[in-house]
Amino acid sequence: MTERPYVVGNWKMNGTRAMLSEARAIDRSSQRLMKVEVALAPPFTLIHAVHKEAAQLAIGAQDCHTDEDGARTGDISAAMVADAGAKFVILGHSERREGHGETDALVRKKAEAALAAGLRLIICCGESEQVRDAGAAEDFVTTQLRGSLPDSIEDAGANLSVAYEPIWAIGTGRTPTVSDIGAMHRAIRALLVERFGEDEGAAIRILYGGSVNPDNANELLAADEVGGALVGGASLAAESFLGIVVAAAEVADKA
Ligand SMILES: O=C[C@H](O)COP(=O)(O)O
Repeated sequence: MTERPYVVGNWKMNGTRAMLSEARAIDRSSQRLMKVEVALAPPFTLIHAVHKEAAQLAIGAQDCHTDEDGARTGDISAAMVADAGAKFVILGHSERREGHGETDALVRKKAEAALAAGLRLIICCGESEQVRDAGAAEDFVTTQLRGSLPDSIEDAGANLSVAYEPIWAIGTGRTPTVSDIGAMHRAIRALLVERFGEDEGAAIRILYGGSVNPDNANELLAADEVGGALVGGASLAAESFLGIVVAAAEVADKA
């Protein structure tokens, strides 16, 4: 891990105002760990409150609509989450691809809308267990990512991160081997360099996500081409999330 690691908490559909104390605790402690860029994606309902109460933390959304505004009952636009204080958006998470039928083309349109609203992107990709067992994981993930990325992104190194999240590792306590993570991240890096050029492609951080916790973070974050973590369950409590942030700082120190 050569660049400043990026550790992002994804609260998914968890969190009421009672959890603001966790966000404040993450904010306070992460200020002491400047080597790591720490960010949090609470549910839409908490974006503004977390933005106000955890002032140093980058706040993001977990999705956005392709349109800027209009008759879209229940949807939320990129401009709206930006107005609430979000600086980035997670797009193409497998839970949205599976649960809401999101295609690569839709993820790409959302990404274009988010960039137009001034948001940075975290674009997710990852294979199912069946795909991995069939030996087709790298092909699947690179095809999925190729279809989900906008053609061009201004300052892609700063405005884009990719999160590799094998679906079978999300919330299961199972993780790929360090060698498998490295192989997948190298394949993703090659795609990013091909799409965005040598310099920008090399600067884009590729996060690993799937059952990262304070005990395995040191090992997983040290895998080849891993630039940080997208953390679900372990981000819900400040103590465990900060354990991962500390591990990221240690790995960066050794790099
Ligand atoms: O967005 C986060 C990932 O889906 C990982 O979730 P997890 O850390 O609970 O496995």
